[in-house]
Amino acid sequence: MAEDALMINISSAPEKFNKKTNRRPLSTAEKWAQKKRESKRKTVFEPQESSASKQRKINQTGQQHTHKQKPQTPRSPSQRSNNRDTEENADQGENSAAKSPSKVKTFPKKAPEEHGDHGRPFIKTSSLFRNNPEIPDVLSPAVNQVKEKVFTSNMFEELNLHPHLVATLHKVLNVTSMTSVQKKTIPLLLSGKDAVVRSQTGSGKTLAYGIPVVQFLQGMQPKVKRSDGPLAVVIVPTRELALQSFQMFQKLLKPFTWIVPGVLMGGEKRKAEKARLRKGINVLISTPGRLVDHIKNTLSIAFSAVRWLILDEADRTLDLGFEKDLTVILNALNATGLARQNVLLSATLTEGLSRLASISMKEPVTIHVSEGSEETVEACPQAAPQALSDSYVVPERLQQHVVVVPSKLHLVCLAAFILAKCKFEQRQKLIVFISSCEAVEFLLTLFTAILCEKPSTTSTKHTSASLNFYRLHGNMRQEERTEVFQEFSQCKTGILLCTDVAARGLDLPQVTWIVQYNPPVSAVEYVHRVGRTARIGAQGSSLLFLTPSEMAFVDVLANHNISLSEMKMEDILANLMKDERFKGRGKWDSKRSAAAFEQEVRERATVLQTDFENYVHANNESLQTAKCALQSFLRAYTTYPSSLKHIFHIRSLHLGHAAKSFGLRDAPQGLGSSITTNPANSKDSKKGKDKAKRPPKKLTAKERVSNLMRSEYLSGIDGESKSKKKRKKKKGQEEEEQSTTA
Ligand SMILES: Nc1ncnc2c1ncn2[C@@H]1O[C@H](COP(=O)(O)OP(=O)(O)OP(=O)(O)O)[C@@H](O)[C@H]1O
Repeated sequence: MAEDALMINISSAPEKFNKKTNRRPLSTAEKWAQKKRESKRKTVFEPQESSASKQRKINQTGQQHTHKQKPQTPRSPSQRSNNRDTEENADQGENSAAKSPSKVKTFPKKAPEEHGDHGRPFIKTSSLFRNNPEIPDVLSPAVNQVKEKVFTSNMFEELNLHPHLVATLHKVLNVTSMTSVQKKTIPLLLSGKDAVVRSQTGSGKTLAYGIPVVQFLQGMQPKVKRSDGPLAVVIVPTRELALQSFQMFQKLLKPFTWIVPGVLMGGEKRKAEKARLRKGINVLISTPGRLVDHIKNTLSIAFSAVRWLILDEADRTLDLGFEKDLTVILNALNATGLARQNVLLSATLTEGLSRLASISMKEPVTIHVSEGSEETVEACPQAAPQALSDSYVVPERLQQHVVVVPSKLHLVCLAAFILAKCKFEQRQKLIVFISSCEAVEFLLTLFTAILCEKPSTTSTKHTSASLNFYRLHGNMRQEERTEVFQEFSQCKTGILLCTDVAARGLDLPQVTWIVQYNPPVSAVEYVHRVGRTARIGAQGSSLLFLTPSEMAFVDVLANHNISLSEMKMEDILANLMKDERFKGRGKWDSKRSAAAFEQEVRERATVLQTDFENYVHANNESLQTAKCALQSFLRAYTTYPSSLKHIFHIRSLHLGHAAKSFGLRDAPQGLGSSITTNPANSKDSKKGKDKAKRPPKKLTAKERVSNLMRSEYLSGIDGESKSKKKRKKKKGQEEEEQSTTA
């Protein structure tokens, strides 16, 4: 059972060396291991084993059996604790080929030394490299990569804007020439037309609507007054994006002090917002949920003067999660009957959504930057012709990668990648997308404890000499969310662990890498996530983690003209060779063979995983946190849309392996009856077989919607649970009563 277990003696007693031989005496454990090797050699081992066959063996078991079993000194008692819980349950009986070969001898269940000659226990970590599914090569289909030119040579001066507005663009926003989307959109909006605008992420869509709105409002006669209330309403899907758009309007409106911008967003105090609404806000930026809340509960909100409605990230705002809210907002705006300009913008507007949007717009003009003069299509003869509306444009200077990693190795692989970029390279800024708030919290705590040398949690930044971790998700208090958003915007290097709450629209400067640790729910969300880097013509890179069973997602992306190049898991793990904290049992010598190098990498990965597991199992609280994170990950996994269920189905997940990626040694029992797992992987195989025969339960439309809502809730996007909403509504009404009586 523990043939490939790494045995670590937790003693930290100094070793005495034999001066004559220049060797230290063998411990009992080593003698025992040596004896075992000798007997193995005598009985079953082939003396002239080729290096290729050795290599195969490494590949099969993840451990080189000829390697010396040398007890290791732990780094700290808390990290290498007294723990002998070994193989994960799920491994048992799973890969009989790896277990049964007669050549592979197993350690006796309880070696005499297991409690050590000094009564010291050993830690055994089950192999990370055994019983994993095979990793086939990624074959990313050839695609016609659609490109959009970001900049034009045209200046803002050409647009006949107010000179103070042009000066503000130059001096405050530091922009001189127009981007393609601005060149196409601004004149059209200034002419009074409605528009549906699609252009790649980070191409300047915010100014494309911000400039015409400000130009229009500053020229209004009679002059705009605060008491006019909202003249422009901007709806965005997340609070941080609301804040970002608000800040942009604050800058643009600097010379026009009589026009007041304001932001309403969930998490802020309603009372303060009501007071601001009473005073008067002319450019109102809001998340849909909070605006609906005010429409229903704030008497002083009036839309009689609204002349502009902007839906930024319109496809997100129009999709199921916010549809109801949007209907309430449109009804409130339409009730006034005033002529209004409507603008929808996103990097991923599809024709379907444009049609839906056109219901509430009058003869909108569609602007697709990739269509027309600015478009360049890289010809690829093998690629199938693609309808342009199906293809998404990603920034030209974005290098997109995919790495295929079995579940068990996810955690160490992410850790190795973070160390490689942020510890051993300079000025790297990473965003890591994770599928649930609980998993973000869990990884933050774990990485701060194990990867950072001197953890400190005094501020929003969880820091060490070289690693600065931040986190952003929907279960955080709003003040903290805002603080993190501002801090991460300004930092030069750091790692933001976040949910999809940061996927849309956020303009965080100098982000160098986007890591999708959990795959996105769609190609659309993929485009928005990677769009947090390589903005406005800059360079950037992205890395998508997939398990072997999820590899078909590469084809889904290819169907939208997105092509990825493969990064090898082994290459990422090899970065652990730079970190001596995780070195293996033997003395590493760089002159040794490639196989020995690989062996050392695997040992280091195992040491790192052991540290993670020891941390998780050190006390009940951390154990519960890990279980809760695993559960939330599984729940999020059930929310992939039906079109992707053939790739991301909860039944194809190996629960034991997934548990390992949360530092859990075993798959926890009773994770929730609603979460079904791969019956073949289930310990209770009979039950599993029965379940396997049953077709997956077909969800009703209502259930699918509720799943989707739950996924938003998990990721912290402006969705709120029903009960939470009810509680908030009640509180809002109470506040309203208080403020009206005051
Ligand atoms: N003409 C310009 N010249 C230089 N920089 C610009 C110009 N227009 C906008 N920018 C800057 O480019 C960055 C990205 O702009 P913005 O956030 O509006 O992109 P976007 O297209 O809305 O992206 P996303 O689709 O991700 O929301 C911002 O920092 C903005 O200040």
